[in-house]
Amino acid sequence: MNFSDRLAGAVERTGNPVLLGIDPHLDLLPEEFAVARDRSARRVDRAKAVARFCLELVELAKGRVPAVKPQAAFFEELGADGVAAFEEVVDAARDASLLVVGDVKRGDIASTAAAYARAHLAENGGGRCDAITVSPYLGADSLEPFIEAADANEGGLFVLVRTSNPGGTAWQTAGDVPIAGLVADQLTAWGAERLGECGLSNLGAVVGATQAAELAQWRERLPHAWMLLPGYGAQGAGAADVVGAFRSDGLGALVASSRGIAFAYAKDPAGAADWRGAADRALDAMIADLRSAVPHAG
Ligand SMILES: O=C(O)c1cc(=O)[nH]c(=O)n1[C@@H]1O[C@H](COP(=O)(O)O)[C@@H](O)[C@H]1O
Repeated sequence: MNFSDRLAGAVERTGNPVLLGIDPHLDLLPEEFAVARDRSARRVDRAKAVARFCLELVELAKGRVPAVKPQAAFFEELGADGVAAFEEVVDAARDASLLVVGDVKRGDIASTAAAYARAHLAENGGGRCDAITVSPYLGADSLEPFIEAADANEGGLFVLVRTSNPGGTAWQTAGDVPIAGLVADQLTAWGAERLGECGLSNLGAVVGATQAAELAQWRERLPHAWMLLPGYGAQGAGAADVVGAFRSDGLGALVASSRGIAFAYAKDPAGAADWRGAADRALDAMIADLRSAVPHAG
């Protein structure tokens, strides 16, 4: 089944568009995982603690949200043991029937991109995800191997179009023919040939939830794309900011939050003693917040 229809099914089943980010920032991990940030500890023990924390987030997400987004960098900083932990978390999430968007932000010349694509999208790749994030900076030919791998494996891509960080504006929207628009139009052309039954394609776009004023325009310019919207919570965006990205049937966008859920304990008065409870309450609050602000499927 087309990745876009698998995602639509997951959003309809759970009745919300939350993409839970799994970003195990070592410095923010609750005390019971402190070994993970102890640079004198064995890397394998640090990575095991990271995996334990992330598996708890998978449990938290299971059956409640359509998808999770593990961020590879926080695993890779622990070397081979960290990469093994990433794979363990991806497999656990897929076993829990969560769709997995591997936040790996790959992008390279085509011959190299093909190997990155096999690693993350092909059957028996090391760290196989349902979809991954990719950077389009090297041009259309650098994305083609990822598209081929996604098509061949019922997978998807989320291509960076308009990022959430403040510095993105200067490069992505500059000039007479801004790069963000070029990438969006290319995605629309490719996506038109890859529509699922939901009318969306397996080629999605990353657009920051922090770009609230632009979201309705991107929705129009990317009619077939699932939009992955990071920036909710820790980067300051709220439910009202993301309304423009949704179709009227509640499909078409996923709202991502990482630190705002996983590390809610730091801001919750009861959190010091109970980080899981704090994350659980933050996730409930995000789901309720979005259900009241945006049209919802399911
Ligand atoms: O591709 C992404 O997920 C991404 C794109 C973007 O424009 N901005 C952005 O913040 N992200 C990722 O989304 C996550 C945001 O994390 P929080 O700010 O903690 O919710 C991080 O993993 C970022 O790498």
